[in-house]
Amino acid sequence: MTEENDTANKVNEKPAEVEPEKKVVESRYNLRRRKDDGDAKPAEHTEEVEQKPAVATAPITTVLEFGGRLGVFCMTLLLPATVLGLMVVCSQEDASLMSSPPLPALDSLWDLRVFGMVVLWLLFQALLYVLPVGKIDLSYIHSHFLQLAVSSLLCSVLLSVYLYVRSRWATQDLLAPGGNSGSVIYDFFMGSELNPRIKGFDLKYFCELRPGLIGWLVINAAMALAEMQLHHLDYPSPAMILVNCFHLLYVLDAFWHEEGVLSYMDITHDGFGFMLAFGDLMWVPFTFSLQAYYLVHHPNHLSLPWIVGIVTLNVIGFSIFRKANSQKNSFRRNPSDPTLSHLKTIPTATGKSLLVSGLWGLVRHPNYLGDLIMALAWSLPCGFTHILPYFYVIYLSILLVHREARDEAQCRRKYGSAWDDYCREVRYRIIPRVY
Ligand SMILES: NC(=O)C1=CN([C@@H]2O[C@H](COP(=O)(O)OP(=O)(O)OC[C@H]3O[C@@H](n4cnc5c(N)ncnc54)[C@H](OP(=O)(O)O)[C@@H]3O)[C@@H](O)[C@H]2O)C=CC1
Ligand SMILES: CC(C)CCC[C@@H](C)[C@H]1CC=C2C3=C(CC[C@@]21C)[C@@]1(C)CC[C@H](O)C(C)(C)[C@@H]1CC3
Repeated sequence: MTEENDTANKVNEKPAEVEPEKKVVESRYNLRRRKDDGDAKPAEHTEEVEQKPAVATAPITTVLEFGGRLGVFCMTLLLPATVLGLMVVCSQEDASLMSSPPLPALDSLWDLRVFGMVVLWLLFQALLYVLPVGKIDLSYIHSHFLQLAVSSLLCSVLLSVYLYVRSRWATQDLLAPGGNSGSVIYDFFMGSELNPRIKGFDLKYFCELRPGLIGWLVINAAMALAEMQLHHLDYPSPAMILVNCFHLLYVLDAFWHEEGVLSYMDITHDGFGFMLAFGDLMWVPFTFSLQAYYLVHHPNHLSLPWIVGIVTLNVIGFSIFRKANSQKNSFRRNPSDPTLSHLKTIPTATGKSLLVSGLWGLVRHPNYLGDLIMALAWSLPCGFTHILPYFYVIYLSILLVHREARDEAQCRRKYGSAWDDYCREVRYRIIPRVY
């Protein structure tokens, strides 16, 4: 028996409840699981140690390590100082450890917001730790796809009802231009309030980008996994990889240019009602991922020339989409942006101008054109056996033609004769020489 156990046994006068014996003791992880989950089995990783007698109180430490009290006191001060010191030296031009860089001012070391971010980061990690995130099996999504869609539908309906009810108390200045008709069903669908917020939390902006777009990517990944499981593949098929990569690029781009969304019609003009709540929470994740879902049960072999052709088409579509949106956003932010000085513009009575050369001189909605070309590239990997994978192209074509007409009416109201001049100069709406 060791010195510590001896002491412990003296403190705890009760006889030991467990007889010392050779026993397999579970790892720390397994002990924790066992506590949470009565029937958990012992882990494979085990070590054989002699079972010590159970005691009610911890043994008193008599042997001090790490240099004892003085050692740990110095380390408590020196360790943080070492980290900060290394960081300060590293930021200097002369990053020699022998250099003595100027000490940063005390107040430059502290910011309450930054502290808040660190606390949030820790809480977020704690949440991930508590939730069974590591144990989620993505194939669950494929096997519960319809149920997930129904639940999302329910959430979007509940959200729409909440939005409609709260809009009844909203003041006039908070309402969207087209969402106050007095008809319950029309206002419920279109949304009455323009940018409903709970404290500073913008519900529409949040829904437009986050749950739907991220959900779409998660579903796509789940479909790739389901395809591998179903067809006993080591990797997803080339068609599935293409669809996943194209969609990933589109969503990453949306997040990278997040601020651009603020100028889109949905945010600036449309109310937040059933159309967008349903569109964001159900339509986007469950219809935009249809190509990946389709490929799970309908494999399509792609030859190398087809892969090259489809990738090229997506690159062309993405370049047009991105360039057009970036040009317009930069121009609206700063009309005298030097990178756009080569482009021709038409002044309007509002003080704003319209771009009439470059992509915006090719058609009146070059961003829609790029979006449609990409949509085609996303469907082609699924082959030509069914129309279903082309649902997205069809949806987007209808939506963008309708959207173009709505935008045209708004711009004509805003810009009057200047808009007519623009239309005369740029004759085609979306597809050059066709439409
Ligand atoms: N994947 C999907 O399901 C969908 C994708 N989208 C994409 O969302 C993006 C945003 O679309 P949306 O909001 O409809 O439209 P736009 O981003 O094209 O914005 C239209 C506005 O741009 C301004 N504008 C129009 N012409 C010019 C010009 N020549 N020069 C300068 N400004 C001009 C006008 O506003 P102002 O003058 O007031 O600035 C007009 O109201 C698009 O890329 C679209 O493809 C849209 C819907 C669905
Ligand atoms: C349910 C109806 C039939 C229609 C619903 C329409 C909505 C699904 C779309 C309206 C505008 C959208 C946009 C995007 C997603 C689809 C909806 C919500 C968008 C966020 C996709 C990513 C792009 O990069 C974008 C330009 C940011 C898009 C903005 C418009």
